[in-house]
Amino acid sequence: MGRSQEEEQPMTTLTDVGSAAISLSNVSKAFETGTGTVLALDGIDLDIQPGGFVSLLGPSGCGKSTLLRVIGDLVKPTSGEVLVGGRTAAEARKARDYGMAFQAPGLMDWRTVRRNVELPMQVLGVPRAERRQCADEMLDLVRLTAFADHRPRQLSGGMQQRVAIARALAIQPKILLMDEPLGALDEMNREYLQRELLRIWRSTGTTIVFVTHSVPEAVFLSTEVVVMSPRPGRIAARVPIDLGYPRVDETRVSPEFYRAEAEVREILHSVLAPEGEVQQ
Ligand SMILES: Nc1ncnc2c1ncn2[C@@H]1O[C@H](COP(=O)(O)OP(=O)(O)OP(=O)(O)O)[C@@H](O)[C@H]1O
Repeated sequence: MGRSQEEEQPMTTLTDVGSAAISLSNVSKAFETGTGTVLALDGIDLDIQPGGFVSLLGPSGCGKSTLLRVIGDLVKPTSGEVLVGGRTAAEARKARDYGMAFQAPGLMDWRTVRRNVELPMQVLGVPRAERRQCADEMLDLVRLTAFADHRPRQLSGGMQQRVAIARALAIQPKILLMDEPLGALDEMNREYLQRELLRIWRSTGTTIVFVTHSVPEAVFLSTEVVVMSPRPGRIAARVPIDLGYPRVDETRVSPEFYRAEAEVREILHSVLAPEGEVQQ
C-alpha cells in the first residue's frame, strides 16, 4: 500500500493527439426483448484521443456497458458508425486492438497465474517461449512476479484483478476497455489499484475507456469524464479533468480535486430524474 506515490513518473506522454483513436458518430442501439424494444443508446457522438483515459459515468441502466461493448465490437450498433484508428470496430477487433477487463476477473483456477496471463496469446498461436516471456513482463508490470506459479484462488481479490489486467495487456492492445474492474473491491484496495492503473496506463500509453459508478474514481483516473443521461443513453456532458500528474493520494484531498468532483456530481444530479421518480 502507498508505494506507488514516489514511483509515479512525471508527465511525459499524451502530447500527440492527432487523429481520434475512437470515433463514434450518431450511434444508437436498440435491443429487441420479448416485451418490446429497449432503446439503450441514442445518437452518441464521441471522439476519444489516442492515449486518453476516458470514464463513462451515469445512472444504472443508462447504457455505459452497452457503449463500451459497441466500441469493442461485442455489440453491433443499430445505426451509426464506430471507427477505431480509421478502421471499423470489427476490423479493429480482428487486428487485436482491444484488451478487455470486467468486474469479475474471470480467471481459470486450473491454470497458474502465469498461464492465465498467457491464455490470450496461446489462443493467438504465439510460441510458448515468447508468450511466457511476455506474461512475465506483464506480471512484473502489475507487480505479481512472486505469484506467477500460484493458482488464482490463492490470491486476494485485488491481486486477481491485477492478473486480469495483466492478461488484458498481454496482447499489447492499443485500447483497454474496462467495465467496473474495481467495483467489487474494498476501498483501500480500490484506491491502491487506481494508482496502479494510472501507473500502468502512463507506462504503456494505451487508450483506456473505463466504466464506473464512482464519481471520485472517475475524477481521479480520467483525462475526461463522459456523463451519460438515463436511458436512452445520451451524452449529457464531457468534463475534462485537469488535475495534472502524478496523481497521488494527496490529489484526492486537494481543492482542485474537490472542484472537479463537485462539477461532475452536479451534472450527474442534473441528469437524474427528480426524487421519487423511478427510471424504468
Ligand atoms: N442484451 C440485452 N438485451 C436486452 N436489453 C439489454 C441488453 N443489454 C442491455 N440491455 C438494456 O439496455 C439498457 C442499458 O444497459 P447497460 O448494461 O448498458 O447499462 P449500464 O449503464 O451499464 O447499467 P449498470 O450501471 O447498471 O451496469 C438497460 O435498460 C438494459 O436492460
